Amino acid sequence: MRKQIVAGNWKMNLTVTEGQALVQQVLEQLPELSAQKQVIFGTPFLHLCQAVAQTKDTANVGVAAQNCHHQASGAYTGEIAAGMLQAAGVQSVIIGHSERRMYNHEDNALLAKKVDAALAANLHVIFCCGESLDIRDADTQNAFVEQQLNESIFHLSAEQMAQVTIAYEPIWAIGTGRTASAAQAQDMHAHIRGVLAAKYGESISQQTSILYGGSCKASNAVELFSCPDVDGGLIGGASLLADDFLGIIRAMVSTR
Ligand SMILES: O=C[C@H](O)COP(=O)(O)O
Repeated sequence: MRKQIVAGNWKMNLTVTEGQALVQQVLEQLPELSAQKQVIFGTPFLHLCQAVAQTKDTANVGVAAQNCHHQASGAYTGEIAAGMLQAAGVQSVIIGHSERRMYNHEDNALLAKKVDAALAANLHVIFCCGESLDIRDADTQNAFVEQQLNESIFHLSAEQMAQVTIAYEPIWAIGTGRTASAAQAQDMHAHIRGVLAAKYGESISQQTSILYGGSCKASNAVELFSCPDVDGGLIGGASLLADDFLGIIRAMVSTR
């Protein structure tokens, strides 16, 4: 059975001291996680070493960066390479978040290079995809998401795909309080799984975790995570308070 994952994405929030306290509170009240359930803290770069030190002795809990550069090293002032993350004990990196696509002009071709850089450094990739409201209103979201996957991750080998988690995040649901309905999430996740099956075969398709992101909170997480193709969530705002995040983690533990 594929993994269920609840990954927090703190975005550009919290000081290191605040982040340290949040991780501590979550770990203190963390429910028991079976090997098929995973919790990830996606922190700003500055927090990563602290979060790695705090979580290193807790099974099935890991740390993700929110970005990495597409080159392994070089004269790229202000950037962080995937190898640096790996050497610091970080296990995963979020690539292709819609906020980076929008504010940092990251397109599918650049994201493909970032995915390659992350996998070359033995990082697990949480690859984000998802459509804008215009695309949803035009009912072309399936083709749009399929193109994102095609152009950024479908050059990978089957072996590499085993190191990728997909996060479907409809842009119109991010930070808006307007969650995709469980049916909308399930429809898209089933579509993504179908596309994966066509490209990589049934086994890889069934093994790949597909997370939902966009105004997911404790009150709707059980319904979302009960969908057969929704394998957890990538959580923004509700990952910033221990009680909210723990509520979503409990939802994961209570489903499947
Ligand atoms: O990466 C997380 C997503 O952007 C969701 O953010 P949100 O939970 O604040 O809507």
